[in-house]
Amino acid sequence: MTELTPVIEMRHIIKKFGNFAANDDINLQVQQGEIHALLGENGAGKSTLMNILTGLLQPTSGEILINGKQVTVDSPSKSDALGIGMVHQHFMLIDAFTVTENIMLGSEITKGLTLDTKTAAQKIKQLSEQYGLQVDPYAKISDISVGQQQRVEILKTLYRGADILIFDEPTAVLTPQEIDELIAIFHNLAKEGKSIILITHKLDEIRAAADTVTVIRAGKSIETFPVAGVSSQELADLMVGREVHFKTLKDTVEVGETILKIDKIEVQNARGIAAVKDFSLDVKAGEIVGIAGIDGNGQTELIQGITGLAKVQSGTVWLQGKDMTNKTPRQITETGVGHIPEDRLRFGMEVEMTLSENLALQTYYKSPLSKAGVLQPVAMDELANKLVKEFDVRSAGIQVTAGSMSGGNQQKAVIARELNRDNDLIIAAQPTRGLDVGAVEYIHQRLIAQRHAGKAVLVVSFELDEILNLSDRIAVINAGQIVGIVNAKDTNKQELGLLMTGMSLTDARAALKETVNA
Ligand SMILES: Nc1ncnc2c1ncn2[C@@H]1O[C@H](COP(=O)(O)OP(=O)(O)OP(=O)(O)O)[C@@H](O)[C@H]1O
Repeated sequence: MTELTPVIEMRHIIKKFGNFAANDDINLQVQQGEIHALLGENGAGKSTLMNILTGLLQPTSGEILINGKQVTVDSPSKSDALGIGMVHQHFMLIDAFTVTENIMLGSEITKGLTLDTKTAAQKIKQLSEQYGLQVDPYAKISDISVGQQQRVEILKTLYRGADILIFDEPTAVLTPQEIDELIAIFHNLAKEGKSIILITHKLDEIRAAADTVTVIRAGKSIETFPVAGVSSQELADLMVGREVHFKTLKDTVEVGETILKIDKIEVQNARGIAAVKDFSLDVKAGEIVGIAGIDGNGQTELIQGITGLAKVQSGTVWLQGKDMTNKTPRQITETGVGHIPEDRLRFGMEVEMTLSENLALQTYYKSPLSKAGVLQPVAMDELANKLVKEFDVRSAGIQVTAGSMSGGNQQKAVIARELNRDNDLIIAAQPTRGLDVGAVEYIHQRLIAQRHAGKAVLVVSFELDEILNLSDRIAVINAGQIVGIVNAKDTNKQELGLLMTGMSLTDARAALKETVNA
């Protein structure tokens, strides 16, 4: 049998930052038409490897071959020219522009001096038909769904002639229905000869989408094997190197007094439009309330309103019976609120500061971290070392800048800081986004331990498995309003998926009954 030449071959890739090897002899081979998953714990070195492939980083040593030919990928434009396209987790689209205008940005077709939008739109239409990426070329980005925006990102890479598409956690913001559609798109792309590298911590998705998986552990490629016949449990255990439990057991807890009471609040978004309307919800001691919803339905503004980061226009936020509406974030924190923000880079940490400093951000002005107004570095490092150990935050040391840490480890650091304080209410927005299964298991255990300790927990997540696993009650939000509140044990992913689109509970249950009967 003749060996096929891989589309991409990365050989013995080593990438050092100082003495630390983020990639420590990684080998990766991707064939044409293959969907190849990269699986590894937080900090294993996946992003570093992809940054090397897309020209953002240069390897310390090692070789890259494209279709058997050795290449130097010394800039992102070189990577583009080699047919490598990246579909980022955070879309890079301009809301006020149309689909076509966004796709054309940076690779404009001109007729004389004017932009030839018509030719571009035709090409986009042809590409979307070929690959099953339905989207209206003339629609404005602000008018299309998150799933469609992602298709625009995919079309952007295809428009530039990409043959190799890299996806970084592509399903993080999608509904269950959109995830199925995306997997179908992967298969279409592969059938048409494109190769896909898929970075994800979602093992079910690897099993549904990928042909092959390469497991990376501590900067080394451990094994590459076909996905067929492998269980999620086997994948998890292999990646983490121990047995992982997906479902965290919850004891029955007597629910106590109301800790957070949100009473008919309205919060506006940055454009001055009411993003949260007439929203009321209680969270009691000893319970976890989950908020499920599609990205952009008011979750961000809701949490910002509660935590003092955005103005509440009307209504009241009560904490432990005290009116805390429009108090400062510090005043709210001091009432016993821990906040794990969804945007860790904007609200969770200071990327220029060290890990140790970041872990002290909420308490640096108090003893033992400060004495008579003077910071105590030894005490700060002691706290940092304790939290790093307890929450398994991996980095090159507590004195590295937070910005140099892997995404998952940044998240673990924020969680460690917020759970370490003795709070009565924990507000956790997308708490496990970007975390590997082992870390998710641990964070879920910690949040459930808060509930068992009689604390109130409010979780906002796009991950329905997470919402179902953690919550006692689930409030579904659509267009800034609650569509329904259900007990977690009486619902499932499909039902939540329908409610998230704005369907009433009665209609969703009727629709699902019909599907079963059909
Ligand atoms: N510029 C840098 N300076 C120092 N260390 C770095 C730098 N970039 C990455 N690292 C380190 O390299 C290691 C690998 O990080 P990388 O982001 O590649 O991991 P990952 O597998 O993508 O993790 P995650 O799943 O959390 O995104 C981490 O320990 C990180 O702290």
